[in-house]
Amino acid sequence: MCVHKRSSVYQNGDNEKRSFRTDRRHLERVRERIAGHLRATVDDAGANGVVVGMSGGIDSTLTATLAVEALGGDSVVGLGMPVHKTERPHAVEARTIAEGLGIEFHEIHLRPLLEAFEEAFTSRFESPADGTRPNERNRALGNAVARLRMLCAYYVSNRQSRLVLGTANRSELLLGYFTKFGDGGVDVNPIGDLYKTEVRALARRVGVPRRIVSKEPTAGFWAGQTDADELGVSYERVDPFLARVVDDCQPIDDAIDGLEIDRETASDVADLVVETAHKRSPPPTPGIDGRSDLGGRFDS
Ligand SMILES: NC(=O)c1ccc[n+]([C@@H]2O[C@H](COP(=O)([O-])OP(=O)(O)OC[C@H]3O[C@@H](n4cnc5c(N)ncnc54)[C@H](O)[C@@H]3O)[C@@H](O)[C@H]2O)c1
Ligand SMILES: Nc1ncnc2c1ncn2[C@@H]1O[C@H](COP(=O)(O)O)[C@@H](O)[C@H]1O
Ligand SMILES: O=P(O)(O)OP(=O)(O)O
Repeated sequence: MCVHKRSSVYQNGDNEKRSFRTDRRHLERVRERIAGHLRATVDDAGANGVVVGMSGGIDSTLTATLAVEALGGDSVVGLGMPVHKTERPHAVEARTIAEGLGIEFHEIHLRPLLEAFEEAFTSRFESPADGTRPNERNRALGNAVARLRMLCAYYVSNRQSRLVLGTANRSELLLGYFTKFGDGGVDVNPIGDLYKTEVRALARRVGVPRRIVSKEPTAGFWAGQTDADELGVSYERVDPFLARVVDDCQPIDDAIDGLEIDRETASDVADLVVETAHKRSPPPTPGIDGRSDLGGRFDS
């Protein structure tokens, strides 16, 4: 599981006192680094700008804000893609944010697309078990909605030569808490190196409204769904554990020392990181004649 060593995210040296760095200087460095990386990625691709799905949540609001800082408002297009009536306040929020950022914004209602998809296709896969396991059906439908959003974003990308911005943070990426080829189907993840705890600090720093920073994170697949309920642990509790176990390569028993996470939850989280590795890598090939390297890098 352990990927690499990194300890610069911490303020102090020992486990007990360490916390994520949220001081102004550090956050400004992170902000510049994200902007520089995004500019270089768009330049290298020869793209005209970026397109981003805006839900009214903290991750997409921060991502759109940083994109405007990096590229200018003229180079960013926001898409509001609500599917349920209950999303209305968040859709209004997304539009208000886009207006404040001065970016082009389009709202597309996905309900008709979803209904057509259900009628034409998913109805064939209904089963008697759906009644007893409604969340399984809801998850499949929620993932389908995430993929419809990806479809819309790539249409804009193709038509206007834009890169599709992902909004995933490091906590979500490590936990596999995203839809494969849905909200995970993107060209670049500007805030993908930041744990959710750090996302909150940076969002406050760049002026994301407090009501958005303090919203309960949710994938919105069903009414009342929250990340914390589904994952079984809040980001405040899981982030320091993830940083220790993944970034610092600490064994689980050492990593939980002094944290508010019990051994069982920690072990479940570690399993999730391992089990979702497939979501973070390109689809494997059998490697016939050593051909699993798909190129893209050449010696000059
Ligand atoms: N950021 C968010 O808040 C957000 C957004 C979208 C989804 N989510 C959450 O993410 C989850 C998405 O659901 P999911 O993970 O069941 O669906 P998924 O479609 O993202 O991933 C499951 C699919 O991955 C493939 N797969 C599974 N194991 C594999 C393996 N070992 N090797 C290769 N491929 C494999 C299979 O095709 C499987 O159907 C849900 O819990 C949802 O709530 C969160
Ligand atoms: N209603 C939405 N409109 C536009 N984009 C959306 C919407 N809901 C989700 N998204 C995009 O997907 C990611 C992940 O969503 P979660 O709400 O965290 O599941 C979000 O940041 C948007 O880019
Ligand atoms: O991805 P978002 O913007 O919807 O944020 P959250 O995951 O906190 O709901």
